[in-house]
Amino acid sequence: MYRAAPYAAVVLPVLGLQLWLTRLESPLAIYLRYATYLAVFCRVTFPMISALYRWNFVMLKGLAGPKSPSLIYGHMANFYLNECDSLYYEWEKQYGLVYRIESSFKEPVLVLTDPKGLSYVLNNDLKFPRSEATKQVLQAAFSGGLFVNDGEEHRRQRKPINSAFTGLAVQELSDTLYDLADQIRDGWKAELQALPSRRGTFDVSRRIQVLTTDAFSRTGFAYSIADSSGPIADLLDRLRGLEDNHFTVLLQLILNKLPFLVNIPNPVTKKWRRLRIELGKIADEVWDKGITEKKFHSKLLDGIGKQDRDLAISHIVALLYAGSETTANIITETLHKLALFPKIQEKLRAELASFSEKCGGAIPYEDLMSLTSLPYFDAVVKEALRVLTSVPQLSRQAREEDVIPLEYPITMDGKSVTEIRVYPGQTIHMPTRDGVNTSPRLWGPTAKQFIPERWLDGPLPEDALNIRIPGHVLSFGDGPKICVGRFFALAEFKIFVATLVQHFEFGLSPKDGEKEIVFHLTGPTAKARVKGREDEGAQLPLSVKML
Ligand code: HEM
Repeated sequence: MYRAAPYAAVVLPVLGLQLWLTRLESPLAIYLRYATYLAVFCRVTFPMISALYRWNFVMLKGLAGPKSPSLIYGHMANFYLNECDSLYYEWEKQYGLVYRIESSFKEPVLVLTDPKGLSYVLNNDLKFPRSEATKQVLQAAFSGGLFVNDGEEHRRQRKPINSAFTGLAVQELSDTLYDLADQIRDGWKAELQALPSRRGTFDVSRRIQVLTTDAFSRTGFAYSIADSSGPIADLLDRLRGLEDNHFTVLLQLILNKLPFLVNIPNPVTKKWRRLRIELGKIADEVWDKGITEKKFHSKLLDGIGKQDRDLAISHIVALLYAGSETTANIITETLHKLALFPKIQEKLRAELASFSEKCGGAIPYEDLMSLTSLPYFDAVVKEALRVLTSVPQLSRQAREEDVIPLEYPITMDGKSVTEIRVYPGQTIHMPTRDGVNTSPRLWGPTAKQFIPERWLDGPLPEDALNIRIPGHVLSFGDGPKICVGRFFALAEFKIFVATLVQHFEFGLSPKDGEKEIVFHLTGPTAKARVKGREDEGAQLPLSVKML
């Protein structure tokens, strides 16, 4: 409540003054009254009128796009309240790689799936930062740090974290990842052994989230979250339970337009603050142990610790949050795809088993990470990153007027053009999951299907090669804000999936059968739910059989 105090301290006296002035008839009172009206006009009414004018008559003028279903929500309720897996995919079929959608009150949003255009935007973080409103919310959640800063300050903060996440640094941490993989294998085996058919059905997503949270905290900070004094299950349930409804979407839209309101207590920032408090407790503990107990020292803590304590804790909270859910989602979804396509699962298991036999035990880290030792495994991982990426869209806002170059011509006002002019405040969405990663224009007619062989049978389509990002997919972003934990995520993903597939067979849950698994946005990530049982929240039940 105390955060509202500065606003109340300004607004209440102004209202009181107004009420008092309306009772007085002196010329000074009348003058003061009109001065307050003028101030309100300049601060609120004029910016609103000018924004409405720019949205309706200037920004993205002449660019086609789907009709907005609601004046208040624009297309935004579709993203947060409905399934989020194929909206952009359907729109692309009709409007191509560049088109407009709308936020509230007809604010135009540029959807950019053009490879050259999105590289341009993502590589110019000073011209195209995250939106002011997003930053304010992230500031509330993480109290500064990587997510909030741009340009020089961002690069300065990122440097020590980058050095903790190089390929070599991650390799040094891989023993802990193997240990954790063995622990989850042994735990599941003990549980399944007790069942008659050695088969059980459970929500895999929840268990994998515990695993990835622990993987990051144990390797990064030599600290086991599972041992933390706060109940881990409670923390994870809180993170997973952050669902949106019409009211919170509306609030987000209002905050987008009036970012300064973020500091007034509201459910949107409250959930982020709660997140920071929960994760901050762990981060605090990590910090204290890290600096007092030698054994808790790690490369990452050393790197971060060179900066001040508050900033370091912001980083720890950001890394814990960004690192666990994203990786957990993609591992879980990969297991679901393997359950859906048993032939892929069998082929993968056969390759892993024969290699492991050759090695006489666990497959060494170098081979798991190599592009050549296990070609089919590598193809499955690449395909998972392409089709199942956990961050479904990246979003930026133009800080100044600029012209975005495009790879493929588009039609605007009946003319063919290869660039698009944007004005300050222009919001840009760059869809990954059902956008650039699975665009039929770039990947061909089978773009949306899970086909690992596409990485083995000859070169990728020429248009996909135009996505000039490592791996030709946008799953980890691009430019200065490219995912700092991508090598770590890949190591985790490969070690955990390789271990689980060698020891367990994954099938669809007998209760849900072929029931569709659908995806809903919760915060920045897409989470699985069972169709028809969406109100039960995020879950991915699978049938798991011990081999
Ligand atoms: C498969 C798993 C992961 C995916 C798909 C993923 C995806 C992404 C994406 C798309 C971005 C860029 C966001 C933007 O440009 O707006 C990002 C940034 C980030 N990721 Fe990841 N990530 C994953 C795993 C991780 C892990 C394991 C960590 C840390 C241990 C991590 C830490 C971060 C951080 C700190 C940023 C912000 C970087 C910055 O702004 O400089 N991520 N991630």
